[in-house]
Amino acid sequence: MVKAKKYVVKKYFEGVPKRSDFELVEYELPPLKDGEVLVKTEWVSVDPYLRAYNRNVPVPYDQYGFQVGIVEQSNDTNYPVGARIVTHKGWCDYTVVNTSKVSTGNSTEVTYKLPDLKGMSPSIGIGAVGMPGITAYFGFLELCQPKIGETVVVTGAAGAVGSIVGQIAKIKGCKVIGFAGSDDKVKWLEKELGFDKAINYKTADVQKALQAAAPNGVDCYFDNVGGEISSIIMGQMNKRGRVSVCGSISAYNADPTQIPKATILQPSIVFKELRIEGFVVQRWLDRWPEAITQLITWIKMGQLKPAEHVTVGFDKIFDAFVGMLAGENTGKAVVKI
Ligand SMILES: NC(=O)C1=CN([C@@H]2O[C@H](COP(=O)(O)OP(=O)(O)OC[C@H]3O[C@@H](n4cnc5c(N)ncnc54)[C@H](OP(=O)(O)O)[C@@H]3O)[C@@H](O)[C@H]2O)C=CC1
Ligand SMILES: CCCCCCCCC/C=C/C=O
Repeated sequence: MVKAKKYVVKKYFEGVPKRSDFELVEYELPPLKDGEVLVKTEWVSVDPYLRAYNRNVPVPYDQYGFQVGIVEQSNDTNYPVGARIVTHKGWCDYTVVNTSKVSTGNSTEVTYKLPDLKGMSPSIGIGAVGMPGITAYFGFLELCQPKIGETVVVTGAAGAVGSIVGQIAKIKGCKVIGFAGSDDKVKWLEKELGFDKAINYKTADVQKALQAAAPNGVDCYFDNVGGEISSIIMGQMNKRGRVSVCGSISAYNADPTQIPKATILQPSIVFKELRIEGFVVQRWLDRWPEAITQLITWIKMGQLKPAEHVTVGFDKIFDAFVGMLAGENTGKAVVKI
């Protein structure tokens, strides 16, 4: 018998999630059936959608999320002991995975072999070459359709998705402007990731700073945060500009009845003929391998930096989660178990 631990969400979040919204449950895993493997968790991902999707299922629920683990016992020759696996089993230290469902993918399960990361940390498999990197790849390239020389703006620029979007935009020959929440992040984006300009949205006059950084207007906007900053950016877009709406983290912890009204955008949308499209990364589930292969190649060629913010310890997953929501991370927030 294997003893396992997991985080269970027992109360819906109100505002910033609280530790008391979770219960740490210890239990015994049942013996493996045919086609099942026992996975020891190595890396856990903490992501904004764990906050945004909180009310999508009844409580209590096991805190789902992406993780990378190593097979410790196996009833499937495709997944021998020692193989690494990406699952959506979330915040637990051990889990049993039914490999007969592998690579099918439905609304709650995504399970696949950790790709060959060519010597890089397995944690990259839930970051730059996992769901967030894939989000950046398809969400930016498919919806923004960037062209060489165009000006791209990304909010949440120093985070898991935004930092990859900005770097892909540079690879595609664009001018890249990023918004992030601290001077250190701004410096990092310009000095380490090669952004043409980064702006601290907490201290700058966003309207003026963007006009100065993009005097010829904005062609593509990758929106990670929503709210008034997005209205300001869309107001400075060029004719036939493209907006990829990825997320709205500025409001995830807000009371839905108290969210401020946005500046009216219809004149910009109409007269600049903007194309604004939202997406969820599962849309391209059958093409995830294409993104993974390209992202690994770019990293190995030195064109893409897979930055991470690592927290250590199973007991620290909650702290890493609320820390990420508060902007403590630069790059992908992951927890080493
Ligand atoms: N549509 C899809 O399929 C997917 C959407 N997403 C979305 O992409 C976005 C980025 O996710 P991800 O890269 O994983 O997370 P990040 O790694 O970017 O972490 C979250 C970041 O959000 C920023 N933030 C927090 N509060 C605010 C605020 N009020 N205003 C502006 N920024 C804020 C913080 O950075 P800072 O210091 O700059 O404030 C923080 O570091 C989220 O909106 C998420 O929901 C993610 C994956 C898939
Ligand atoms: C198919 C089950 C896996 C779930 C994938 C999670 C996708 C995150 C989408 C995020 C949206 C907003 O943050």
